[in-house]
Amino acid sequence: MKIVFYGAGNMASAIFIGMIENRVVKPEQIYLTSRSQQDKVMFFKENLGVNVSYDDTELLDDADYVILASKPQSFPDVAKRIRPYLEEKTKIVSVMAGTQIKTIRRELRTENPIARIMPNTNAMVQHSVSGITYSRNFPDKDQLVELMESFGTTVVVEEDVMHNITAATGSGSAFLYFIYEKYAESLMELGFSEEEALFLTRNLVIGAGKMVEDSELPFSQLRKNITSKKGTTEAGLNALDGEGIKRILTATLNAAANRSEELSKDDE
Ligand SMILES: NC(=O)C1=CN([C@@H]2O[C@H](COP(=O)(O)OP(=O)(O)OC[C@H]3O[C@@H](n4cnc5c(N)ncnc54)[C@H](O)[C@@H]3O)[C@@H](O)[C@H]2O)C=CC1
Ligand SMILES: O=C(O)[C@@H]1CCC=N1
Repeated sequence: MKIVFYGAGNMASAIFIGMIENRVVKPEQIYLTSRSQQDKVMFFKENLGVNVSYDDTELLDDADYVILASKPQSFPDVAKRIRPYLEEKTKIVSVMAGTQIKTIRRELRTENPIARIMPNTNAMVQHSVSGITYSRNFPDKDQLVELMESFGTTVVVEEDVMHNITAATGSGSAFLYFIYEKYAESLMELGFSEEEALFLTRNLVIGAGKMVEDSELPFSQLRKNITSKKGTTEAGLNALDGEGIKRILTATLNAAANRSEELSKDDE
């Protein structure tokens, strides 16, 4: 199998590192190309043993999958590189937020099978939750799912649901990291030093993550197990609820999903 990544940034590297760590593909089956960050790309070549090339003829020769992993705004340039050399057998897989299958088809001027996937950078530790949507003519869906399950779990959705998946899990980890950042800052306001605040937050998050992983209990029960009647947790939770935590999160997710829709309209 030959898998070619156009773009070797944060998302692409999380995917190919996840795939290689899980031994679902060998490093020599992976080809990288980029526009910027050439040092980083050479680092991957030297440390992982993947191939690097800037020659589109070589890259696209007999490729099984081309992964579109640039920013949506760079896609017209990427398409220009790919278009002349794309072979009929090559399946196209896009990770770009908001770029629709019909746009990819139009820019590449191809009838080749296309899938869109929306992973997240937790792929690097094999814990991405990835949405997938396919063009009607996509063959071997199981093979793509198997590749993707090497770096996490998958959900197959209709294309219009990808906006919400992008918000929920594509961007989702960033929302959680932001909450952890603010938690640490608030600990500093309580009087902890920066180092202490980061240490406490980091270990709190790791512990809570492991509880979520290991326990069969729903989030609500995990919360209730900590909350004593008229105790400290109840006091804190009442304040959190009073500040409108649910409203804040709903606004966050709506803003991200709306931006995905906007991106999909930019290219119409
Ligand atoms: N970072 C994330 O958590 C996620 C990102 N995505 C999507 O993944 C895509 C990439 O995002 P990041 O990896 O964060 O961006 P990045 O900026 O880290 O990487 C972009 C890559 O595209 C390459 N590139 C740009 N123009 C090119 C060209 N003409 N030919 C070849 N390569 C070219 C750059 O050299 C770079 O390696 C975006 O479309 C984004 O919507 C999707 C899910 C999550
Ligand atoms: O911020 C973005 O647009 C990309 C898509 C999901 C995560 N990062």
